[in-house]
Amino acid sequence: MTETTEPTLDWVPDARELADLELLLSGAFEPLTGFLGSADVVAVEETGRLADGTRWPDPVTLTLPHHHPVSAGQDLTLRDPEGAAIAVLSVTERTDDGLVAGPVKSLGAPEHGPFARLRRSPAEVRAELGGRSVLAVTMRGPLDDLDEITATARELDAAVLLLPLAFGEGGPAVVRAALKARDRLPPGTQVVVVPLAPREPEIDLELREHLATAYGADEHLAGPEPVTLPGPPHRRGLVVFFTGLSGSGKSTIARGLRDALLERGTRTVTYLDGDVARRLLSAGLTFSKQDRDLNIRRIGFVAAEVARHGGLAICAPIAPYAATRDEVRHMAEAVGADFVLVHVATPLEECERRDRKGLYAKARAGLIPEFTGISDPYEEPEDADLTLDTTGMTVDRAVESVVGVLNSGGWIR
Ligand SMILES: Nc1ncnc2c1ncn2[C@@H]1O[C@H](COP(=O)(O)OS(=O)(=O)O)[C@@H](OP(=O)(O)O)[C@H]1O
Ligand SMILES: Nc1ncnc2c1ncn2[C@@H]1O[C@H](COP(=O)(O)OP(=O)(O)O)[C@@H](O)[C@H]1O
Repeated sequence: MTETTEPTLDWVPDARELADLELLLSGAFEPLTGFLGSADVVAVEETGRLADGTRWPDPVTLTLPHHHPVSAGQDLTLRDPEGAAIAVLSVTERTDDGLVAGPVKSLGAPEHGPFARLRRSPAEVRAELGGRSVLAVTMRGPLDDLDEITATARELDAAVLLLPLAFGEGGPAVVRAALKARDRLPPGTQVVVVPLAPREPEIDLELREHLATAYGADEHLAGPEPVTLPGPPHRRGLVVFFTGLSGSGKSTIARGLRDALLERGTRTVTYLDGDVARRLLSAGLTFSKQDRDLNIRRIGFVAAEVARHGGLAICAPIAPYAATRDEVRHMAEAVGADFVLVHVATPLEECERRDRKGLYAKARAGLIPEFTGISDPYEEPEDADLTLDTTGMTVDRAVESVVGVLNSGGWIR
């Protein structure tokens, strides 16, 4: 057995890039064979055509952070978030702004996820339809006019091919809508799932036309845009995120909020205590910027999972960096939940005067390095939904203010 000693270069693209990768690999994005380089990106943006003049509406790109070591001439293994190797990208260009371009080759990873069995390549579908004329219907939500589809199919003597464009949280619902519609359309109607992430409307429509053609369609109908009605706030997931200096009052108010919510009994509540997070989730992490960021991302990940299922998660870490707090906001929003930021803005002097755990005295004496507010930064939020200076304020009053924000936002009743 031979073993390779060369380190493999790999990368986990984000959800949109992975969806594009799947379409590149299946041939649905033909004539593209890989992620676009700078010449093609400029040409597409300026003319709606690739550098060689072929019509193509959208810059399909992959971006890597600057610190990633891959360079032109090397192979990059692209993995899904669970670590499965999906494809190899032969890098032909790496630009200053992070684009990594080149052709991709499938590593034959088995498809998984909901409705994986309904994802088929254009070549397979074309072969199966064997030269029949095809009416393709792309859809991002329920179809409102099945009679029109049936009539058009009859007129063209065409087989109907439903292409649900499934991406993100709402993806499975679009596929279910397609399967439901299939039962009411002419016999032989097929459903093939296509993971096309949404774009601006005009680009989205042009890409749908490309996809329909790749799947062998003679005619294409674009289904109506879905009307998304998010549930009322009191049914949506919510992350209430406290941030502030050590001793500012985050845990005290967070616990008070948890108890107030449990007394009302109208929402399920998970309190992710900062100390518990440090002891379990983030055991072994230090207070370096890197470790603090990782700690916050882990807390954010758990909170977003709670919120994904409609729960209310309360977190109360220092979270000194604005960009990392913003990441947590996006994690919550990505699962259809809301995010409320409470800045417990008790000034350093008051926190230090309280010095509940004697840590400030130790930090001043130089015994604790990188102590927030003393020898480490705290970036004041500019996007807080509530700012509370607890100096001279009772705990009950502080908790009431947070409850007030949740009430007026409709998150609790
Ligand atoms: N160097 C340094 N800086 C700040 N805080 C320190 C440090 N070392 C230990 N502690 C104690 O750890 C608690 C903060 O942990 P967090 O997980 O909330 O911090 S962070 O969000 O990851 O920055 C914080 O607890 P709270 O007082 O509850 O905020 C401190 O007691
Ligand atoms: N209005 C208030 N809200 C929260 N804490 C307060 C308030 N007034 C005084 N305190 C006291 O301040 C301290 C805050 O500690 P803690 O909640 O552990 O802060 P943090 O979690 O931000 O480190 C507690 O001893 C608490 O009793």
